[in-house]
Amino acid sequence: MEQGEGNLQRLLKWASEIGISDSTSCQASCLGHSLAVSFFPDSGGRGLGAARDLTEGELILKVPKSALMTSTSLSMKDDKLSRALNAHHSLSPTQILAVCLLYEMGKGKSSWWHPYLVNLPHSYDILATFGEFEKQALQVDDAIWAAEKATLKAEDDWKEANALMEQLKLKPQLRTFQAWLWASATISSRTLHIPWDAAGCLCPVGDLFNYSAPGEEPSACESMEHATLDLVNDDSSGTLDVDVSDSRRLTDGGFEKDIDTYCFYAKKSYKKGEQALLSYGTYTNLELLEHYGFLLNGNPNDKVFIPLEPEIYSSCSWPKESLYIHQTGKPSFALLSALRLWATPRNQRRSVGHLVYSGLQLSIQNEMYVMTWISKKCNAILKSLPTSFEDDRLLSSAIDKIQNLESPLELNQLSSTCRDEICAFKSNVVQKGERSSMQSRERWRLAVEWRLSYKKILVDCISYCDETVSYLFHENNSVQK
Ligand SMILES: C[S@@+](CC[C@H](N)C(=O)[O-])C[C@H]1O[C@@H](n2cnc3c(N)ncnc32)[C@H](O)[C@@H]1O
Repeated sequence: MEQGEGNLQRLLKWASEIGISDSTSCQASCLGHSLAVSFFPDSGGRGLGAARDLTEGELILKVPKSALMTSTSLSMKDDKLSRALNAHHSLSPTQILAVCLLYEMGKGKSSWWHPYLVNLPHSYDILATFGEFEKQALQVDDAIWAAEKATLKAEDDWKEANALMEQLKLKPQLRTFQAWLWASATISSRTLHIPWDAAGCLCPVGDLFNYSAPGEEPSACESMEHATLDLVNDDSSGTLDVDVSDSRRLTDGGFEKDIDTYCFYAKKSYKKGEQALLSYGTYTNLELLEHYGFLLNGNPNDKVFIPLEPEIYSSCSWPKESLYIHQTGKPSFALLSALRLWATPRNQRRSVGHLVYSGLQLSIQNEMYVMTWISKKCNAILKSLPTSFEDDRLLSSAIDKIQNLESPLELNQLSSTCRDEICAFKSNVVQKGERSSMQSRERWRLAVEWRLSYKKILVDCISYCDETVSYLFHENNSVQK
């Protein structure tokens, strides 16, 4: 802990020496005027808190271009790296940055970036790092598939980059798949968008901001078109992209070409001590897990896609991605419209198209049919999964209590499937050391929390649809009386 604090102090001292500043009034660059590194156990752990009351829209951190770590800034200072990179043009910008990062790590204390590098997390929990047990614990095919794809992609990227790593004579431990996962997770979860490199940049101090979902807090600027920060994930790397096309004040941050500086603005007003957060982008919980290795309880951007009959897709012109259930449990506008149209006899669909696309109910019967259909569908999905919503709720609180793997747990309330899962976890980690078993437990906990949030959306959707059906039923009866 003390060593960690010493490292952090060295990082902050180094950062102010290289021009990173959270003050507009200090002549020289300084840190501690607006922000202070703190620990926020419930929202991201280490993060940046307000060192004083901050006002929405205020500039709170500036990081000059010279302090941003990119493959260009690294190779500029290193001829060997620069020559090697020139021979490997087929690698993607993200692969190149991963190799550069590992190469820089290999320099140890002699690296100019050492104060920054020693403060990077030692391990990550992004989907690509999930083992077979944790992947299966996600239970939902789409999520298991996303995790498998993420690992396969990381493996392919690593194999392709091997020749460059060999050419650079990276130490064997930096050439392993584990080291590659670490480097790619660092890039996926910490880079910020810059216009000149699709891999993004690593931004000392700026990468200590934890995440809050866009739209979580009301902002004076939110009603302005494009005025809130719109961080878009432009590829699978999780790099953050800022829509800077609008000249009005952004409330979060972005690279400002005129001053060659990455600037961060308070996205809302903060009281001293409160955590200052950044909106990395609009992500579902599965995407957060994939790119950042965490998920949000009650993420307003979470959604569930339910499998639909091919005819539903073909009878409407909504894109597939718009047909989902909101985090609140309500079907999306497009999903409702598509189902209302599909539930209409074919020969009448053309005549009701304009009503459907305006989001109007077609008739009480049509609406009741659609709501009942969704409710049944959600029920069928829930039933097809190995554990119930209630099981997962109990399991998710039990996981934290499995401190000592040998100690008997009070498992009475858990279903036999959950008890089996706990046993499988124990035998899965029994071969591993203490550290690996803690990592496995954390990833397992994330998988269980993810499936719990998925099931909660379905459970809420069933309640919403059933309540709507019962309301419509009474309405229909009173119309008929
Ligand atoms: C850019 S870093 C933020 C700083 C990070 N907490 C640290 O200690 O270096 C992003 C990572 O922080 C964590 N994180 C950020 N926001 C979070 C949140 N709201 N809840 C949980 N973890 C969060 C995740 O591990 C994520 O990958």
